Amino acid sequence: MGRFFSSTKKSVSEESREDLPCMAEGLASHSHAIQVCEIVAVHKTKDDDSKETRKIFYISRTRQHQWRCDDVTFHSANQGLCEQWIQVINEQLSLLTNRPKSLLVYINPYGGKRRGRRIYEQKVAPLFRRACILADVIVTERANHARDHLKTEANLDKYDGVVCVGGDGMFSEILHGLITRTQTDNKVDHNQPDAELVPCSLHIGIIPAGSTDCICFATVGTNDPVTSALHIIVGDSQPMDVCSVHHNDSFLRYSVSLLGYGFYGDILTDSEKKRWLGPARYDLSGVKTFLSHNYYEGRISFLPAKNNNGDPRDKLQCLSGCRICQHKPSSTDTQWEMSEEKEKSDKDGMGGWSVITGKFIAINAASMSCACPRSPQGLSPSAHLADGTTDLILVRKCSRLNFLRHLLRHTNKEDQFDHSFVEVHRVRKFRFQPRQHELVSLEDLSQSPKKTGFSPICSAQTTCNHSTSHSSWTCDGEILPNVAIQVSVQCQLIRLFARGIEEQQQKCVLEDPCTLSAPEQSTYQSVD
Ligand SMILES: CCCCCCCCCCCCC/C=C/[C@@H](O)[C@H](COP(=O)(O)O)NC(=O)CCCCCCCCCCCCCCC
Ligand SMILES: Nc1ncnc2c1ncn2[C@@H]1O[C@H](COP(=O)(O)OP(=O)(O)O)[C@@H](O)[C@H]1O
Ligand SMILES: [Ca+2]
Repeated sequence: MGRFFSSTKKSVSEESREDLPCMAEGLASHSHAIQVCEIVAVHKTKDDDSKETRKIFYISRTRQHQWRCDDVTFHSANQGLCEQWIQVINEQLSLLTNRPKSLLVYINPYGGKRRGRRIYEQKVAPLFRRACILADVIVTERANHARDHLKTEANLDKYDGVVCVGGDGMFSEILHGLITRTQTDNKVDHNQPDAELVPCSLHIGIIPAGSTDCICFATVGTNDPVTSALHIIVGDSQPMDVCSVHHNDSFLRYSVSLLGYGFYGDILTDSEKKRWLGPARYDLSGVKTFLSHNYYEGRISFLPAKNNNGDPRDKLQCLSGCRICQHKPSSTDTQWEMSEEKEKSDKDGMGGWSVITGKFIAINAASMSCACPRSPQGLSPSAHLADGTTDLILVRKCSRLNFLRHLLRHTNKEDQFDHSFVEVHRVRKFRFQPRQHELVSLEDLSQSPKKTGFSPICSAQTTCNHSTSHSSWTCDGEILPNVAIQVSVQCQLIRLFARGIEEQQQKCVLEDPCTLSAPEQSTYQSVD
């Protein structure tokens, strides 16, 4: 994309102003070049002397992946030249066909600190208006309102994208609504675990207003409503994997972030009772679950990813334009792999599947890094957003102190997989089967797989039945009704209005000449 403006570094005085046919207001020593794709809009405005001027709104980068909408003002003695500039900019903007013109927005007014509505009205809607985007807004009135509306009612032909104002749970509603609608429209039965799902055509934008917001954080690099709104406005596109979760060949749910059994499942179950606490509920339930120090027995079977998918410990972070994610397997690849898998399974009965049985404190499947403010590198720092795999992290039974060491490593740059009791595998599919416990007698209780600190599962007078020795799965923050599950990663099933984490903050100050033909004689400087 061409850069629009070249610039002079010299500061221009009042006297010299008249010599310059077209320039910006408030001339400073800083000079900017703006990429056309990062211009938000051009608007007519009045300056202090009620003279008509033009403002160009554009994206500027601040710290830690945050974007802001800045503006510069054109002043010119030569109105014609000014108009020419504006016309060229608008022509260039009209060529950017990936930008959304019409959006369907769902707001969860109860997510996070209950600020969703205010965040949208004060920070996002004014930017959409500035970018001339039409938005139909629905403030949800109950859980699953957005999901059900998308599934059946919404006229999706009218829109270029769907925007979710809320947390990961609200995102999950939008995800389920859109995927289900797409499969229904295409007559795909998602109850079949091997069904080839049809990718959704509408992009999803996330305005973070929840408790964790890890899907936003891991795809944008920050939880900031203005930054997310700007990614939506410029029509960024980030493909993303979706795990489909089945129980006994019937569909349960989709997941894009964390599928967690044991530690995170228990935190989520406990935290649901404390919703009134807002985001702090996770910390309280986290401490409680940590002190309980439970472990669970079960069998994990998984189909490892291919070698070219890298390794969870290779420290190759998934960044904007990630090479690993660009290699999307075609459907012929997948068919070939399936026949190869079948052939192998005929030979050894396992088809390349590995099986691990044991006692686990946590079983986590991270389809993306799951980076969030609590853990800026995430549960699996090298997981990829769109490579068709999920990172399966198994934390075996260990001492409280060792588990704490492992947890603490999520908050710094140390390798959380570098423990004897932790293993991690990059997989395309996995299954979990909990150990079915027989009714156990009181003598067996000392050997019970579920030891408790805070809330004993078995009171001294009773026997322990198998249901108490199971945890639950949390699926992007929602609790699954079943424990035995089959999971399969669907490569790049959805697209977000995001671009992944940008490697470096791009510099705004560029000295090279403009590559786009601009009207002659123009000098431009930006307002700071
Ligand atoms: C000692 C400190 C240890 C900090 C360890 C932090 C690990 C955090 C990893 C978080 C992964 C999050 C994955 C995302 C999940 C979300 O989809 C999902 C839903 O989000 P929503 O509410 O926006 O709808 N959110 C969650 O599942 C929340 C998970 C929160 C986990 C908090 C863990 C706190 C652990 C505290 C341990 C304390 C030990 C204290 C010892 C005295
Ligand atoms: N109007 C509503 N009333 C009650 N619950 C809702 C409403 N809209 C959405 N929800 C549900 O609220 C839950 C949490 O939403 P989310 O936006 O993820 O917030 P948080 O991050 O705080 O969990 C989700 O399960 C979602 O289905
Ligand atoms: Ca992935």
